[in-house]
Amino acid sequence: MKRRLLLPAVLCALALLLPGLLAVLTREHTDTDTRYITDEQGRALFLHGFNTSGSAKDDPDRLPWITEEDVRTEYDLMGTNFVRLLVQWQALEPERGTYDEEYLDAVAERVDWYADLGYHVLIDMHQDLYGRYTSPSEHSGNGAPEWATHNDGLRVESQEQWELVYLEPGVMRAFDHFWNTTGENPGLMDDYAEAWRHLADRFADEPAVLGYDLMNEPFGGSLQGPDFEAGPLAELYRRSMERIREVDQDTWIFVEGQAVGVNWGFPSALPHLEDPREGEPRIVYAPHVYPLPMDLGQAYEGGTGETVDASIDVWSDSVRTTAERLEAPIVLGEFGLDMSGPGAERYVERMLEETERMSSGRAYWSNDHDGWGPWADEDLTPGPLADVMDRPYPRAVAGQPQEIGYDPGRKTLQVSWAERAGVDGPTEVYLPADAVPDEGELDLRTDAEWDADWDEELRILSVEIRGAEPGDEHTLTIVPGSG
Ligand SMILES: CN(C)c1ccc(C(=O)NC[C@H]2N[C@H](CO)[C@@H](O)[C@@H]2O)cc1
Repeated sequence: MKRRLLLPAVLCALALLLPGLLAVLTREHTDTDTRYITDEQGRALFLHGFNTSGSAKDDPDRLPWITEEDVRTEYDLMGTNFVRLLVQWQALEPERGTYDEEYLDAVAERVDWYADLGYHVLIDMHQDLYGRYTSPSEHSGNGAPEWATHNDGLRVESQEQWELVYLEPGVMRAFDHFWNTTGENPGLMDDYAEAWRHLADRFADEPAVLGYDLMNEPFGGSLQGPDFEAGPLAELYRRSMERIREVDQDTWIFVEGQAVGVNWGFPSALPHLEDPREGEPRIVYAPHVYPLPMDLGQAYEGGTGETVDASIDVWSDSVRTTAERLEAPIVLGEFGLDMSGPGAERYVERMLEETERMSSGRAYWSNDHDGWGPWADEDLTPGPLADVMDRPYPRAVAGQPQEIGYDPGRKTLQVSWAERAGVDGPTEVYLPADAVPDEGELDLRTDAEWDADWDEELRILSVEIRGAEPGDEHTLTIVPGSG
């Protein structure tokens, strides 16, 4: 699917955001800035998985296509440990104040399918184009229920490029009412925050639910950039967090900047947010990345590949600057492309390398049968993406990670960490079948005692260190065996 954006809008975005961009490029990012999502044992988690699924947007039940068996197939093929699970406000709260418990039961059932295989689940309150009710005629919107949609009868015409529907008068107006830019519907943001409280109350005691992604790819309507992100968007996040923390003190809260410009690499103006929970904050910065050159139809190859690389470097700097401001770990919520294009596999590998360099989790967009996903057909025959995503990675590190590096040429993974007081459990690494070391050939540089265990079924290597002192460093190097 070739994707082109309205060039004037792009040039306008460039002009508006360039000063901030240049400021970003001069910053240094040190390892001490790196923060991590931790589990109940204090281990640093590395999340690797998919958005599941784009098909949920138009499904009559607003649910993803997968079955319990399909989750097992995904695990067996790629060893993922993370899912960004799409849910919709319109399905959760079809009438104002009336919540569909059967829908939440269906979401909970899917959470269980992932929980049974040790996945971490991020519940994504998904929207694109505000919702499907901004115009009487069908278009590609999903998200907000009809009762929360006010477009004042303005037109919404379908466009050859779906993104341009965001600029249609009826869609712009619906967003302007939601963000209270019009001043005529001041309660919608509170309704949204209340819906989050209801959902969080349902999943507060579900250990597999790691996080809540408060809004997918926010769009400010008439408000753009800092006026939007530091204004009503930050306010929506504050109100949603406040209500979530009334019922759920522990689930991590994932926040995104606006999609326009930030998905391409421009710095987000999201301000620091306070987490009302007792103890350490649990806020995650969850950007998306869709490099502008590729959005404009360029392929990741040759000279345009170098342009995309430069664009990714800028994106990475911008993301780390925003994460430092938020004092938050990073999880890349979306990255992806049409796998039929030239250089597609190499682009995905580039983004996997980048997230490892950033110590960031990642969720590929998406787990669908649309040429972007890992499947060659409806029978789940693996496509080229499946092999790229089946990659060694540390699922959990029992200390402060120092460096994560994977050499695809030698299929060798190196994980180094420092012992940290209060952290229990083993360091766990997922290994594809062709990356498993020979028996007894594990290279672990440490001064402490240690044991290793190999789970053949789940292909998880667990390394338990004993008797180390805080600050002691360990380096695990896993070289594939000859078998
Ligand atoms: C003009 N606006 C507001 C806009 C333009 C383009 C995207 C986009 O491509 N997003 C990338 C992918 N993310 C969604 C799901 O979250 C997918 O449908 C897009 O391909 C988003 C917003």
